Amino acid sequence: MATKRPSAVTGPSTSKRARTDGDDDYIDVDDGLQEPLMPDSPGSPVETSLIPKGATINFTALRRRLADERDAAERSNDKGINNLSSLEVHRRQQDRLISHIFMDHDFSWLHLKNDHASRPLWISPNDGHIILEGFSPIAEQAQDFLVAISEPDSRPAFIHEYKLTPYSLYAAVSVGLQTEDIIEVLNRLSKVPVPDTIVSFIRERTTSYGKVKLVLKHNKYFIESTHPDTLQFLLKDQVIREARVIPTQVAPETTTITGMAGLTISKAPVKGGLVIPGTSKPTGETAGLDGRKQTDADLFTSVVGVDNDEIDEDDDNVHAFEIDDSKIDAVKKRCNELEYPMLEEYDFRNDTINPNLDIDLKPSTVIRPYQETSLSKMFGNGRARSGIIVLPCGAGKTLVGITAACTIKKSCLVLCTSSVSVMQWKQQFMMWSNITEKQIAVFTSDQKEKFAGESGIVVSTYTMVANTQVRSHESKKMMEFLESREWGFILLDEVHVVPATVFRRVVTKIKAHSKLGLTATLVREDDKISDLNYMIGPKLYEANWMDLAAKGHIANVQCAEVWCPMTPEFYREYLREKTRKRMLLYCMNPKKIQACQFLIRYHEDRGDKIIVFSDNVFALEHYARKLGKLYIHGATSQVERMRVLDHFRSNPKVNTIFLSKVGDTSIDLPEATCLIQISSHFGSRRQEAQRLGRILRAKRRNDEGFNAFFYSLVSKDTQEMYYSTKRQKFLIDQGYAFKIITHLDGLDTLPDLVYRTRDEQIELISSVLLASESDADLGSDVRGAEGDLDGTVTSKNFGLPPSRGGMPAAKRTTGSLTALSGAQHMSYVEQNKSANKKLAKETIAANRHKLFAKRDKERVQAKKDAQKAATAGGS
Ligand SMILES: Nc1ncnc2c1ncn2[C@@H]1O[C@H](COP(=O)(O)OP(=O)(O)OP(=O)(O)O)[C@@H](O)[C@H]1O
Repeated sequence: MATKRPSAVTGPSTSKRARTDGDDDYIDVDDGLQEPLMPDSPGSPVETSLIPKGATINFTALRRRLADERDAAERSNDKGINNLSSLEVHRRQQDRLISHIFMDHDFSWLHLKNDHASRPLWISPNDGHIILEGFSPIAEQAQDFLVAISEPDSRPAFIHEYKLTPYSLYAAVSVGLQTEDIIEVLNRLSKVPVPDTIVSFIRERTTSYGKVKLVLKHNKYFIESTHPDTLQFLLKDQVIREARVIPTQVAPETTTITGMAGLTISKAPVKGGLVIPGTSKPTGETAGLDGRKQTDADLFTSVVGVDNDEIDEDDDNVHAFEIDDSKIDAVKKRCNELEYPMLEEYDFRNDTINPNLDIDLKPSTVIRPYQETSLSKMFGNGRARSGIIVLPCGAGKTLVGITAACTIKKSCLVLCTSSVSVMQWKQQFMMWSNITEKQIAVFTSDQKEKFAGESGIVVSTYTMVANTQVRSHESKKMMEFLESREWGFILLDEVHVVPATVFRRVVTKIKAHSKLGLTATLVREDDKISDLNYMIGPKLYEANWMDLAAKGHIANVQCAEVWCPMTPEFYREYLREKTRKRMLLYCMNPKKIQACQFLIRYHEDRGDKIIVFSDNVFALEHYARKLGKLYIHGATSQVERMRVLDHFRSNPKVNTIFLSKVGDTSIDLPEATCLIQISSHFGSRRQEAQRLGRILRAKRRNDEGFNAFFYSLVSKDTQEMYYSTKRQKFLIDQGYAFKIITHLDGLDTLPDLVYRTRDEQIELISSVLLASESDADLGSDVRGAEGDLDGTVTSKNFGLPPSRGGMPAAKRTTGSLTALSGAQHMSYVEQNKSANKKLAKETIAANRHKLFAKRDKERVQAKKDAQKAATAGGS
């Protein structure tokens, strides 16, 4: 994408941030991000090899071969060295020097093909790393192929990086690609012959893949294969053998294989001819090339996204055995470990047991080419494959899910992360499809509905379904309703943020024939992303952010990190304070507030609509009040939220709103064109991408020369800089370039600049220091009703009706006795003894501003008074 800097807001001293790698050093929950390790932590893990254990690459042999080749080359050089000119001798010495530097990474033995210039990729024999020339005329087709067989690692403008992994090859096989086709196409695209190590890696990983399927029939799970020997192999494993259910009666349509009790045979289901709603051609024809001209068709049609009916076709008979529902998860995991990952496919067109659902897309609904491509990967062989579709934020994952439900036409359960999303999903189903109100039900803590008739849709949250605590009578009834039936389809929204344990519970409780996970950021800050492979299925499709931006489906965004120097007073306190307060200090840095004010003014003047994000609620309220803007956080009532959002959408006076992390997802504001981030959740790559997603859907994205803007304000020389770099990694890998802005031209001359004087800044620091530890907490976005002061700002600044009859709600905070006396403008303060002790100790610190010295003195005195009073009271 174009990376021009917004001219008026950048100063002369800008530079581009170098990328840092190997930074997945976070643990568990949500997106795996909890307590961060600090940059200098000895526990930070190092990125491990891309080829996992058991891969067939023989490094020792490879090294030996490289060393032999180098020795031979040196011997031949030495022989003729006397006859060479001194220039040539010098050049050869240089070569040796270089090969010494590259050591095992000298790949000169992989000879370039004669026409290498017209072939766009190179593949590393060491680790399956693929490098693609993004500027090649056939790069787009090559990308389609690479996305199908490998993991996109980094896709900036010119050079893309992918990596071949066992999971990516599993995904390739599951969308119908065959081993030899993968090797052949790689060879045709590669500048050098595909190294033997890679060929054998692909062969070894794909021969066992795609042979075993998990199917749900008559509410029972079966492991199915057209290869009886594979099933026999699996049954030798203890975990699988113990999970097997031996039927007392054999079903009439099946026969038992001699010598293998419980192994049954049936006819393979019929394939082909499926039309996805919103498209006109059968799936096999629509698949693959994203609606573009197939310039090198013969190269790709045989492999990319086209159903390969020959797969598993060596035997028309399907052999199967039943497994216990409760052991399904263990069996799936075991099959993965045995290198026989199970594909989950649902032959919905031949399912006569489960009633059909009368649902279709409205005639006015047209799906976009990439939405169609992603769906063709799911329905490529006429059945529904379970797996994950990855589309950028704002690219329309909801419609992809709805179209999948309209294709399967069976009862569907949708699970989302919050009740706001539940309502949005319901509304979107009604908007895009012909489903009636009666056919779609909602299951949240407030609403427990069932659909009318035999089939329908239920939208709920992960927590409602996976809850293990005592349930209300109504909830129990609802769960019985969900658990007692067979679902055709389960849609899993924001699939990457849900902990594995929750999935496990959902998968065990709910019986579904097919699963589709939707996400924009298939990244977690721990290593649990691979859990999704066996719990849901492989990644079926991943779109390229830059491609969609270039085609106008999402907005072009200019990203910048603004470095705000800390004032000396803030920095001194920052160095003295403990972690949580440190965060508050770098969020509340007056220079950052000024930068925020300047950027809001600048972009409002340009006609932009601005969202300011802050994870920290204390900072959010403070900024919004100081700058006179509306805000929403966890404690804001639903009515107030809707009112603020409506004003942002339609009131020309309301061009900026402040949002806490409640706005990271699920808020659809296509009016927003600029985003400013003042505080965020440590190094979460997911949050960064999801926030960017709020402006990717900008309505004005197709206006000529339009750009959306994304600013991260970072306090200089603090931990925030480290987190910021980590956060950007995902977006950088998608091709976004972050500019560093170290100076905002015109900031100093802003007429009503806040915190201009030192005294104002010192007053601010004292209120920050008096804030409680919980105020400093980034995660505490749900404050009690007493913390909700939204009405104050609303009514004061915009003449809107106040949320609570015009009366600002009371606020309760922890502070000092000085504050209680009224000096800090607080009406009610709780006193805490341990806090006093800490404050008293601080008085020892030298070199403090006289304002602090006075305050410290007062505190010591107050403490003494309090002790005296307590002693007097006691006696
Ligand atoms: N085929 C389409 N035609 C017209 N509008 C579409 C289409 N697909 C998606 N949209 C619109 O694009 C916007 C974004 O869609 P949606 O909310 O589903 O995105 P998303 O991928 O779920 O984003 P996020 O991950 O940020 O929640 C919505 O306003 C939606 O109406």
